[in-house]
Amino acid sequence: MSNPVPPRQKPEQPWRSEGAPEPAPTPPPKRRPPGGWGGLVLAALVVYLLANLVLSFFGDGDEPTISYTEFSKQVDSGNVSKIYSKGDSIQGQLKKEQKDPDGGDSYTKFTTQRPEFADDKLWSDLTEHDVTVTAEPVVQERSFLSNLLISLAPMLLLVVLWILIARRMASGMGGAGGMLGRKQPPKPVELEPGKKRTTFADVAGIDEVEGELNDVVDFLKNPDDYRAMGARMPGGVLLAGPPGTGKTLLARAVAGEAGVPFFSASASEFIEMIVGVGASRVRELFAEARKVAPAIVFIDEIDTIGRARGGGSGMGGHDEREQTLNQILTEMDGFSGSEGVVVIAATNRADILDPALTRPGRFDRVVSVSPPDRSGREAILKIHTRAIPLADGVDLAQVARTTPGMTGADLANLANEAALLAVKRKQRQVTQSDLSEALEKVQLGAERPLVMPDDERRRTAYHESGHALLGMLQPGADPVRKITIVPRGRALGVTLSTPDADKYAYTEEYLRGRIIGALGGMAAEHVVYGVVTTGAENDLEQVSNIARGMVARWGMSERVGRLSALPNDAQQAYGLAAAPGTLDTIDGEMRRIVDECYESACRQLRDHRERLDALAAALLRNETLEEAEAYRVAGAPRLGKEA
Ligand SMILES: Nc1ncnc2c1ncn2[C@@H]1O[C@H](COP(=O)(O)OP(=O)(O)OP(=O)(O)O)[C@@H](O)[C@H]1O
Ligand SMILES: [Zn+2]
Repeated sequence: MSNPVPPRQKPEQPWRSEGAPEPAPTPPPKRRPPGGWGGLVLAALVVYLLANLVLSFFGDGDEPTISYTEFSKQVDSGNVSKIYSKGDSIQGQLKKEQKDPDGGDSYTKFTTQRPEFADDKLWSDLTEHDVTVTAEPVVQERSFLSNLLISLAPMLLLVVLWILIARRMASGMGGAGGMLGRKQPPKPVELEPGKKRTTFADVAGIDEVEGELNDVVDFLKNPDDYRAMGARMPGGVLLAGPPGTGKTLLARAVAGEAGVPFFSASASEFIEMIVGVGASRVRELFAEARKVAPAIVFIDEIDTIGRARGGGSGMGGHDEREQTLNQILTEMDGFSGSEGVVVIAATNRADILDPALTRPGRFDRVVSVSPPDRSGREAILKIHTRAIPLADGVDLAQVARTTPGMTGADLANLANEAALLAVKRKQRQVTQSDLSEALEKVQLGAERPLVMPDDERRRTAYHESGHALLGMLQPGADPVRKITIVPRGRALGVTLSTPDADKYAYTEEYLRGRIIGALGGMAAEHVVYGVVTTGAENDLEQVSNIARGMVARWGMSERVGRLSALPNDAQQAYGLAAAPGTLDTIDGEMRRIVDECYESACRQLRDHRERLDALAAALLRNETLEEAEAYRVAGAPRLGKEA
């Protein structure tokens, strides 16, 4: 019946490939530890050193360090029950809990350090107050053997390193992969004839993104056509979006659609290894891909090596990251695309990426992948229940309605949990109540809240409806194309308006309309809730820019007059600034315009409150409204060019 999937496992190979032809049969590998004996010894050493490090940290738990003065006081007041000393450092336990003098939590366990010059009568104080004393000598005696080992360790390490380096040189650039991992080249996994490859049919809810990747598929299918035209593919595609939105799935589907091999690696795996390996791993990976091109190379978590320089500390050290990254960029610069290897990378953190990555010829196409909206969720649920027998009356649309904010991975997990529940209950089919119970379980077990609180969704719906409705009502404004309360990046919602045709000059009426539309989110919150939240920062930035332009550059204010009141860049370079009086006037005029617009925005929303309510309700229901639907719900005529 159902086919529950086991939990995701981390594969051991440094990268995986699928669908590539099997290479000529190689003799069965000799049994030896991965990476050879050198690697084994090295690994043992590393483990030993790490263990020591961990142990040395472990000792001093989290009891607060108190001053020796405080300690003496506690002894004198008879509040110390026992101590343990090693040389002059003392750990102890209090009878009664004490307030931390530094304002931390109260404590009963503590550590302190007795100054070497202390000439108090600690011993007699302790015995007088009945403190149990345990002590240990400072210098631990070690056996001869362990002393020897410890003093030899650095030497050993050097020898092992030397051997490894020598081997690496001997086997040429390709052979560097095997320090800790495998030594033989990656073995592409032959596609089992019975196993269906991932295609776009396995992906749902992100149709726009699929559309963007169609030409990549086309290129991979017919590289010769492109070559004949001398056309170049974009260097690489970067999929940016929150975890679990299907980035990996999508990359795999592109390979499946095109029928080409798929190589995947996680950038963090490149640099988790010992220094110096990342770059050669990359080289090998691309070499393999080129052998079977056209192919796709997928690099997950590219941000772990591609974060902007100087931003935070990554794994594996700075140089290692940079070298690995540079290698990837070199490989990408290296193909003219005609070699037929397309690189798809994924990240959850497009905001911290090194700009070098998105330069032309590299990941010059950034496609953002968002969590699905209601209908997308329903489609995803359909996909993930394909193999699950559903009882009559199971309503996936209803499940989709109750799961706003959940990603494809969350939904796949939900379907799987429901199937597991049904198996446990010895049912033959999954019922609606299995699904709701699974939902509860999935939400409780989640580290992050999967679902935005209702009141926040409602507020967002009103905010976006405010933008949209005012956008529809201003004569000459750009038509509203799409409204959504599916969070994207840092925005809780988005209202998109674009002109019917390119515009080169703007009227004052149009600009005021833009300001009114941008203030619409705030105004709606004001009208509906009486208070305004912080969600309007970007809106206000936009408003200020337009208002400043109107007043100071485009001569739309009587008081400032028809002159360009702010110095342009060239004038600024000569140290020219606006006169202080002028700045005040500009400021005053900007305020006047924005205040007028805000009043107008609130007035219009009050006048059309029922339209605002209708839009917000539709958004809460559907999460996304396309142009036609939005105008219909708002009952607003589509102004501007006849649609
Ligand atoms: N849009 C979708 N349609 C169908 N299934 C999806 C979708 N998104 C995610 N899934 C399911 O969730 C699983 C995990 O998604 P995937 O690993 O592709 O997400 P990701 O965006 O790459 O996440 P991460 O950033 O954590 O790597 C997929 O294998 C698939 O089963
Ligand atoms: Zn807004």
